[in-house]
Amino acid sequence: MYCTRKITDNITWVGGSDRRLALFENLFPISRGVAYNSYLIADEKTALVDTVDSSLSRQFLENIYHTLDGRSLDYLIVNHMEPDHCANIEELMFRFPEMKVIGNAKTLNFIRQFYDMELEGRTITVKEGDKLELGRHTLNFFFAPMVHWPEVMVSYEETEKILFAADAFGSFGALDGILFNDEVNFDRDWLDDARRYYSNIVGKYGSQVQAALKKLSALDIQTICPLHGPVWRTDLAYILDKYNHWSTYEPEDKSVVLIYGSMYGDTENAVNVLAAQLAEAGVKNIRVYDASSTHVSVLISEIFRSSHLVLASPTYNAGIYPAMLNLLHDMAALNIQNRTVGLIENGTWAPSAGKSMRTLLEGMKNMTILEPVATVKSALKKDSRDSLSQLKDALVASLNS
Ligand SMILES: Cc1cc2nc3c(=O)[nH]c(=O)nc-3n(C[C@H](O)[C@H](O)[C@H](O)COP(=O)(O)O)c2cc1C
Repeated sequence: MYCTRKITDNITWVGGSDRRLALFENLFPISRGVAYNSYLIADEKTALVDTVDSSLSRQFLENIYHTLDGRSLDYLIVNHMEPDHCANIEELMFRFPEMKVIGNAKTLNFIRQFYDMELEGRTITVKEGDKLELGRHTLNFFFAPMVHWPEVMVSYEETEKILFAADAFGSFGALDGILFNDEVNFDRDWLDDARRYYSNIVGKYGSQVQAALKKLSALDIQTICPLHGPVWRTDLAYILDKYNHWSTYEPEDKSVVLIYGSMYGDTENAVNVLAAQLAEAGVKNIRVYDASSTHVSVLISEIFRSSHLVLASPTYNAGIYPAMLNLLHDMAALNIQNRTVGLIENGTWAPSAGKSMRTLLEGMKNMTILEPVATVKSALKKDSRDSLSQLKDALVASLNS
């Protein structure tokens, strides 16, 4: 049975939610599931904006047939050619033989790479700024390269002032009946998933996101329809402000996130002692994570949020403990910059993890490493506890500056 929601009189959400998938991209845990959004515009012409993942094909087709109410589908707009949004293109081409697929040159090339469909006479290639008239509604196409993939474009409907935003402004999380941001407490219940989605999936491409935001700032946008998560129809300034922070790698919060690796518990102990010292010094916003038991995507998201980090690692075969090394590689890959970092190293015979972590952090842009780097020799003793105390002072001074 169909399960749709109206965006406006003539525009309907025809997507769905998947709560069975454990790992998005076979990588990111999604305990709250994920939604795949697709939007159908029914005007003199009918147009579908993107499709959904193969896991939702049955629901999706029922939604489309119900919404079309006996009409045919004239256009399929492919804003993003990633398989979680385009799994149903071929099916729709079979079912609606008159339907034209609309994309840019790169999109159509990707369709040929992924699928063996006969596209001859079935496509319309659009360029930056092209329009598609549907009757009362008109779509304007703007390219947003690398706002995840190189072919990505967004479509702006000028009559109802709706931006179909592809993967931008998306979030992990199934839509539990809700569709709009004003039907949830986004800040409390969705922001962490939206940040984790952005930081891990689009995070590397901050400058491209900035370019797209600049381009779109000229438009009067009243509603944002992303391909995952809630539709934004109120308080757009809130999510635009988050995107501005994330894409410029500016922290949202003045806070300290402490992340450690530890085998026998002594590096963990040092981090707990430092966290307690910080709390005693009046620092309010402290979070501690074990890099071995916390998914790296959560750590990345927390690093995007927070101004100050403490990274603590045992020395491991003259290098960095693997879970921490993985995090540092991910931080570099996702272009993390502009953070203040305290370091704690541990080692039983030749501690060197601090030096190795410093080298990796210095390869990132605008990272400030606080002094001293605290060295623990196996377990915390008076001298290493004193150096932790000095590191606490440096963190407090930096937080208050
Ligand atoms: C596989 C392995 C490799 C290690 N390599 C080094 C090393 O190269 N240099 C060193 O000083 N300690 C090394 N250690 C010792 C640990 O860094 C040290 O015992 C540390 O105190 C462990 O901290 P933890 O209690 O937080 O696990 C190694 C330990 C293991 C298990």
